[in-house]
Amino acid sequence: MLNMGGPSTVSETHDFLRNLFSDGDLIPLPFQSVLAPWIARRRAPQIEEQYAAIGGGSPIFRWTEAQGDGLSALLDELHPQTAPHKSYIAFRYARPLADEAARRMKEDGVKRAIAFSQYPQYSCSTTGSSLNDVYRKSRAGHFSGIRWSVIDRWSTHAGFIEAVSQNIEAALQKFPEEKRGEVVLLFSAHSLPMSVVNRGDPYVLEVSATVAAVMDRLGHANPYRLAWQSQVGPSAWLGPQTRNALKGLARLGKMRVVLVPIAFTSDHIETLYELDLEYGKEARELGMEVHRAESLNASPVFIRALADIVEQHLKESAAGSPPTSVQMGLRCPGCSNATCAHQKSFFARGGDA
Ligand SMILES: C=CC1=C(C)c2cc3[nH]c(cc4nc(cc5[nH]c(cc1n2)c(C)c5CCC(=O)O)C(CCC(=O)O)=C4C)c(C)c3C=C
Ligand code: FES
Ligand SMILES: [Fe+2]
Repeated sequence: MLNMGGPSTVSETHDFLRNLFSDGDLIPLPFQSVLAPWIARRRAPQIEEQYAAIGGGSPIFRWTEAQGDGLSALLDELHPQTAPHKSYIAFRYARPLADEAARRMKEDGVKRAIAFSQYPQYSCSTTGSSLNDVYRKSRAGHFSGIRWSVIDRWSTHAGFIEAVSQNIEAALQKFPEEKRGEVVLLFSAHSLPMSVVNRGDPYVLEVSATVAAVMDRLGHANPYRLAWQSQVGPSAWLGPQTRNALKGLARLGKMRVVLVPIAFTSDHIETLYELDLEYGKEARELGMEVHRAESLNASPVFIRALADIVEQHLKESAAGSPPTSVQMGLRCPGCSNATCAHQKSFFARGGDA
C-alpha cells in the first residue's frame, strides 16, 4: 500500500518534511541535498503546531493499517486461490518507508506483490514518486526476488464512488431538510503547481472524473464546484483555491456548503486542520454553515471497494493481463525525468525477479 504517509507524532514532523523536500520527483530543487534540510528546519515549527492541533500527529498510519487488514481478510474470502493475502505499508516520507516494507516482505518470503497506490487519482508527484521509489529500492537490492504488478489508479471505481457519495449524503443530512437542495457541494483536492499541470500530469483529469462520477451517483441533486487546496511556495498553482472559493460562494449568497475532500482517503492535516479549523472558522465568521464530508478512513464500503479493486486485478492477472495498466505506460508529454521511463519499463516486465 503506497502513500505519502505523515508524522505519527509531532516530533517526527521534521524528518517527514526533510524527506518530502528531498524528493526530486515531487519538488525538484537546485542543490536539493542542501536546500531540503534547510527548508525542513525552517518550516517544521509551523507544521508541528498544525499536527499538535489535530491531536499530536497524522492518523494516516492507523487508517492505512486498518484498511490493509480489512482488505486482506476480505481478499482471503473473495479470492482464495491467492490466499493468504497480507498488506504491507510503504510510505514515501514517513515510517514505514519502502526499505522497511521490503525488509518485512523478505522476512515473510514474499514472492508476488502488488504495488497498490492508495491515491485514487494518478499524479506523477504522488503515485509516480512512490513507484519511482520502489523501482530505485529494487535496483538497490531491497525487493529482490519479487514479481510485481501495479494498481496505479482507480478514480472512478464504483465502490470508491459509493463510499464518497454516502459520506456526502451523511453531511447533507446535517442541514435542515427544506434547505438541503440549495447546499453547494465544494469538492476539494490538493492543488498542483502549474508546471506539473502543464507537463501533462493526469491528476487534474482524474480528479475531475471522480467528481463527475460522484455527481452522477448523487443524481446531480445539488450544484457543485471543484477547488484546489494546500498550495505551498511562491510559484503558480492550479486554482481556484478552496479558501477563495468559499469566500466567493459567501459573496454570491451561497451560505450552505458541504466540503468534500476528494483526492486523499484518510484524514490528515489538510482535512483536520486546513478544512476544519482554518476554512471552517473563516466560513463561520462569514455567516456560512459548512459541514465536511468525512474522509473514508475505515469506511466498510470503502474497504470493500479496495478488496474489489484488488480482486479484479488478481483475476485479470491470472487471465494473462500485463502487470501494469495501458495508461501507466504513457509518460507525460512534457516529462524530462529519466527515472519515469526506467520505472515504467521495470514494472511493465513485472520487476526483475
Ligand atoms: C493527492 C494528493 C496530493 C498531491 C497531488 C500533492 C502534490 C504536491 N504536494 C506538494 C508539496 C507539499 N505537500 C505537503 C503535504 C501534503 N500533501 C498531500 C497530498 C498531495 N500532495 C498531503 C495529504 C499532505 C499532508 C500530509 C498530512 O497531512 O499528513 C507538504 C508539507 C506540508 C507543508 O509544508 O505545508 C508539501 C511541501 C507538491 C510540491 C506537490 C506537487 C508537485
Ligand atoms: S513526470 Fe509524468 S511521466 Fe514523468
Ligand atoms: Fe502535497
